[in-house]
Amino acid sequence: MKEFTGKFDQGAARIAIVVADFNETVTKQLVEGAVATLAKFGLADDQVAVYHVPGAFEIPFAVKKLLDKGGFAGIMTLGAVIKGETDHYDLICQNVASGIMQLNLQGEVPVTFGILTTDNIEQAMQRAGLKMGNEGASTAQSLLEMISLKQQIK
Ligand SMILES: Nc1c(NC[C@H](O)[C@H](O)[C@H](O)CO)[nH]c(=O)[nH]c1=O
Ligand SMILES: CC(=O)[C@@H](O)COP(=O)(O)O
Repeated sequence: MKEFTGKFDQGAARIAIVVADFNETVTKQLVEGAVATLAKFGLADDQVAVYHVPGAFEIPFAVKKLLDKGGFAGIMTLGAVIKGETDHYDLICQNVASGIMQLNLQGEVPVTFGILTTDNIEQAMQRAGLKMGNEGASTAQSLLEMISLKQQIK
């Protein structure tokens, strides 16, 4: 992913991270990558708030509550949905992605999508800080870019 070079008037901007604890061995790595990226671009610890939900399916509800509450420059979502034997995986992936997109379009601040959807745990781990990078870090960077874009537009 290309390095973020945009201007980010982070000021006292506050970022919310909504993370699913299901597959926690993966998602905690995603959070670490996200927090490290936000710090790299100058956000202090007290500008980043992390909210935990049981699983990816609960993420849209938490995002909506945070949007209703207000006070955030952007919200990022992190999770790991790993395929099992049934079509439960498909239902979660489709509905969570759709729910987050709707919140993006109706909300006032950008919401980025950092939910891994993989065939197995190995693929997920590879994308949580191993050879395929860290989806949490890239999702955080995308959020900063979208906040910067919003500042440019308005
Ligand atoms: N199988 C995975 C789940 N399943 C749990 C759901 O997200 C939800 O918490 C439950 O259906 C209760 O509403 N969640 C993940 O994040 N990842 C999975 O692989
Ligand atoms: C993505 C899931 O919900 C998955 O872990 C469920 O596994 P299964 O389809 O074997 O019940």
